[in-house]
Amino acid sequence: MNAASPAKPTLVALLHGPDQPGLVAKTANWIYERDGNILHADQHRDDEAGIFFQRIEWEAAGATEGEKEDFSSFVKALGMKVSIAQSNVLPRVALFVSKIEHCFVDFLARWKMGDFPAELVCVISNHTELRSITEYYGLPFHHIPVGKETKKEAENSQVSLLRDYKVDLVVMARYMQVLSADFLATCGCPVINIHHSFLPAFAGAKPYHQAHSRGVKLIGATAHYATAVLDDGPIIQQDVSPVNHRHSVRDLVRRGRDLEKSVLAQAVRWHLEHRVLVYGNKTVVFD
Ligand SMILES: Nc1nc2c(c(=O)[nH]1)N[C@@H](CN(C=O)c1ccc(C(=O)N[C@@H](CCC(=O)O)C(=O)O)cc1)CN2
Repeated sequence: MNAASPAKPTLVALLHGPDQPGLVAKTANWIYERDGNILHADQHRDDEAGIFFQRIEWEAAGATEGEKEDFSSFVKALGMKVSIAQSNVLPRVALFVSKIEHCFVDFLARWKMGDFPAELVCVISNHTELRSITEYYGLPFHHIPVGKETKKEAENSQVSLLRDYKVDLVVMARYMQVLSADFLATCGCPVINIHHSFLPAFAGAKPYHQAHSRGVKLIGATAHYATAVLDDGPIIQQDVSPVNHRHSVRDLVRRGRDLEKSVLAQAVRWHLEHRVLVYGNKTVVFD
C-alpha cells in the first residue's frame, strides 16, 4: 500500500473589508498567477455594513513564507484587513481550568485523539484538583491561586507563563475567575471561554440556577472569545437542549455538560482551522 504522501502545507487567509467588485476574482487570480492551487474558498457579504469577508485556502507553488507576506501586502493594497496562517505551523494552546472537570477532561481526550490541529503546551489552574489528570496526559501543570488580594500578581504570573510557552490561544475549560482587562490586553493571544448558558441569557455565575428559576424550556452553552465584559465577547458556537418542568437544577447541570463539551470543542477546532473571523462584537464562521 502506497504511504500517502504528506499533505503539502497550505496557506489559509482570512480577509475582510469594504466590498468592491471583483474581489473574489482578484484574490483567485493572484494565487493562480503564482501556480497556486486553491483548495477552499468561501465568502460572505454583510449587506448592512457593505463589508466583504473571505476565507481562502491554497497550496502555494513557491515558498510559503514569502508567498504569505506577498499575499498579505496585495490584500492590504485592496484596502482589506488580512490574517494568514500556515497549516504546518501548529498554534500553541494553553488550557485554563478551576475544579469543574468535564470540559477539561473531554478536551484532553479529544486532543489526544488528534481532534485539534494544535500543540497543547500547558495547563494553568487556580486549584490543584486537576493536577494528576494533567500529568497523566504528560502536560505541565501550573497552580496559580487567585484571591481578591492576589489577582494582579496571579495574572502577571499567568502572562509570564503564556509568554514563556509562546502561547497562541488560551482555552478556558470552565475557568471560574474573571480575567481583567489588563490580562486580556497583555496575554498576547485570543482567549476562548465556554459559558454554560445560551447567551445572552443568564450571563455570570450560576446560569443553571437562573434558568431553572426562570422556567425556560431550552438550556444551552456558548463558546465565545473573552473580552473584559463578562460573557459578552464575540460568539463562535452555541447549542441548545430541551428541558421541562420535571427537570431539577441537577438535571439541567447534567444535561448541560454534554452541550458544553461539544460546543467548546467545535469552537476551538474552528478557531484552530482559521475558520473564524471576528468583526466588531460578532464572528463570521466559515465552517
Ligand atoms: N474577562 C473574562 N473573564 C472570564 C470570562 C469572560 O467572559 N471574560 N468568562 C468566565 C467564565 N464564566 C462564565 O462563563 C464565569 C466565571 C466566573 C464567574 C464569577 O463570578 N467568578 C467569581 C469567583 C468565583 C470563584 O472564585 O469560584 C469572581 O470572579 O468574582 C462568572 C462567570 C471566565 N473568565
